[in-house]
Amino acid sequence: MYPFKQSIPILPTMPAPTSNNTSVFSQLSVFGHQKVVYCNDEATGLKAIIAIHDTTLGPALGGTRMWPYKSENDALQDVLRLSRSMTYKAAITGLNLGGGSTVIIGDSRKDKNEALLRMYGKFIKNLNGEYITAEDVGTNTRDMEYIRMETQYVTGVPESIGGSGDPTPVAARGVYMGIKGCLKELYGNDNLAGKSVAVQGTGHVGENLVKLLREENAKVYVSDIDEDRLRQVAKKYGAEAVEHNSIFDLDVDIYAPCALGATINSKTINQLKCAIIAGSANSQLEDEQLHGKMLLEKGILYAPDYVINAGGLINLYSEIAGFNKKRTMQLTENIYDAIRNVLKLSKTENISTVVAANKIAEKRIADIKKIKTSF
Ligand SMILES: NC(=O)c1ccc[n+]([C@@H]2O[C@H](COP(=O)([O-])OP(=O)(O)OC[C@H]3O[C@@H](n4cnc5c(N)ncnc54)[C@H](O)[C@@H]3O)[C@@H](O)[C@H]2O)c1
Repeated sequence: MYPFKQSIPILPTMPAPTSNNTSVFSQLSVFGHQKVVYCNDEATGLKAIIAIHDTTLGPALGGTRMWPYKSENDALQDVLRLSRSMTYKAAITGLNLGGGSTVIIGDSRKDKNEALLRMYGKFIKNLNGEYITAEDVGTNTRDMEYIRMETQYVTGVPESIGGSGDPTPVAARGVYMGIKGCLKELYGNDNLAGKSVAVQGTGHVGENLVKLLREENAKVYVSDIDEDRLRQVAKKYGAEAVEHNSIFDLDVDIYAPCALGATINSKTINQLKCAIIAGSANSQLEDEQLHGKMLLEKGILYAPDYVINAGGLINLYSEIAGFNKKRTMQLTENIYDAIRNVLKLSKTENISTVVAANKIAEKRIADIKKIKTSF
């Protein structure tokens, strides 16, 4: 379930702001973060950092990650990077949300409890709606319920108490639409029949994606380190299971990373034979600038992760905006056009799709800033 299993390593979505030795203020200046709140409570043991990157478009929304960071600076760098990527994801998806995130320093298996989460909820409450939280690595819907006991500024609570419920079918639908957008740009039609897709990771999003792909008669290969799950999904949808290390060597049209981050790096780019990379995983490129450029040069069309996997965020936004399921799915289907716009800009300006996506997101923020200065 999103967020994902503790065992999955956390890897950067965007370049880390800076190195270990610089001051907090200078780290905030690198990507123009607005605010960082250090939450410290001796009684509950809470040590958290809330980062608000940009609220031009709306309140900052982003998950709460609980992780045993090696140092406070590692925690700060992670939260700065995560919050910035939320700004970009919301901006390019057309949502009226800013970007923010929290990291709680600690081991969620040992250190997480009701009192700590409710204390954290009080800190969020004090921000008066400037920041809204949700699940991320190390937190779940039950934790959001505890936070909800102290503040209304939390999303991703269970459907039974008015939340938007499981985001994974929505996330998978977004990825599916993004894949179709890529096909349309590359081949002039978005037909999946007869196309081959290698789906890495048959977890919650991966399985839903396999289902959609198979319904359209794509040839699907699947890999997972969890062999039981792999066999189960392969059998259920008529996909072909492959050994997880061989996924990069397959001669397929599309590689869909739906497991962990940083699977696209200098080594795997040399192995990949696909025409398109389009999947749900966060932080797919080990180095955004370098590997974005390498993919451009190799002629592999890369759907930037934060654009194609925005279905999860759309689901959360729907909870705040009060949209029904139909409207949520309609918004998610817009990922088709969002991806196409990115690919078009990349082609026209001969820039990587990552740089193109960043430009579109930044333009929306700059445009909306203009209207905020009037009246
Ligand atoms: N769930 C959402 O709504 C959502 C939204 C946006 C982005 N994402 C991203 O999509 C990805 C998948 O999310 P999920 O909710 O399906 O997670 P999940 O934990 O349910 O599934 C991940 C799967 O990947 C497998 N895996 C791990 N390492 C692997 C490897 N080396 N090779 C093959 N398989 C491997 C795991 O065994 C697991 O089955 C994550 O990167 C997540 O950040 C999820």
